[in-house]
Amino acid sequence: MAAPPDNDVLWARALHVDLNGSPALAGVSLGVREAEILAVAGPRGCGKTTLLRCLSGRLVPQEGEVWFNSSPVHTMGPLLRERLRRDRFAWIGPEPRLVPELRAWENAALPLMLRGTTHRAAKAAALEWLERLDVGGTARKRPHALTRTEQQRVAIARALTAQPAVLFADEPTAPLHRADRTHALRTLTTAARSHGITVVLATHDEETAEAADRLLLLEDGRRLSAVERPEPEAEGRAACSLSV
Ligand SMILES: Nc1ncnc2c1ncn2[C@@H]1O[C@H](COP(=O)(O)OP(=O)(O)OP(=O)(O)O)[C@@H](O)[C@H]1O
Repeated sequence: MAAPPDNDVLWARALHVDLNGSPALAGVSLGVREAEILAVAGPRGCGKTTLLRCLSGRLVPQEGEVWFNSSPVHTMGPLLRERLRRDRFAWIGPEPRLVPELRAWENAALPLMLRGTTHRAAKAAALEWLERLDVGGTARKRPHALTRTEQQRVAIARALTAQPAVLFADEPTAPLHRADRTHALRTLTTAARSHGITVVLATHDEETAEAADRLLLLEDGRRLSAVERPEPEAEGRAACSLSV
């Protein structure tokens, strides 16, 4: 069991996953570089969610290896994987999944509080990210009083507040309207670039995939190819360090 290359923050080899007897992943290997935004794209049912679940330690593959830096995720027990997910990873899914009893700012602050950050610092960070995602005005409301778009923005703020090493985003803009999608995606990628957060972004939407540095295509649980994208324009990079 050899450790992955040094410049890959995440690395997977020959992942095989069968779900209820049918292959969801059939031998996928990949490396994700530090601070890279990698889009995993492909048609519905091609295995994008399953791949993200394996890489993030939510699902242990039946065969294959997953490494985070020099740690083998595939051999970790449930407690270690849980701690890794809490301390180093964040997840945004297509559904907001907020805690209904908590206010928006408390939802956004939750990952930091679970890590032991002080109440005051966690609240300050949460309020800052809610503002950046244009939902600062909802901070004291509970999820039932928010629109679905606002809920998803709070979920994105929750992921960014945690300042994870790796952010897994599974169709993160799916519940948003088209105009909202562009803004939320830009905030997410800008924040990732300026904070050195590695992002693995699953999407079946071409426009969303264009926000990434590299594109990995899946079909029927197999990897088709990886495509490097040109460097984002200088204006985009400059905006990253200024605005977030
Ligand atoms: N819980 C499950 N039980 C059985 N089969 C499943 C389960 N979850 C997913 N699958 C199947 O595994 C394959 C891969 O699913 P997966 O959700 O990873 O694909 P996806 O590319 O993320 O799809 P989508 O874009 O629709 O979310 C599909 O054929 C799917 O039907």
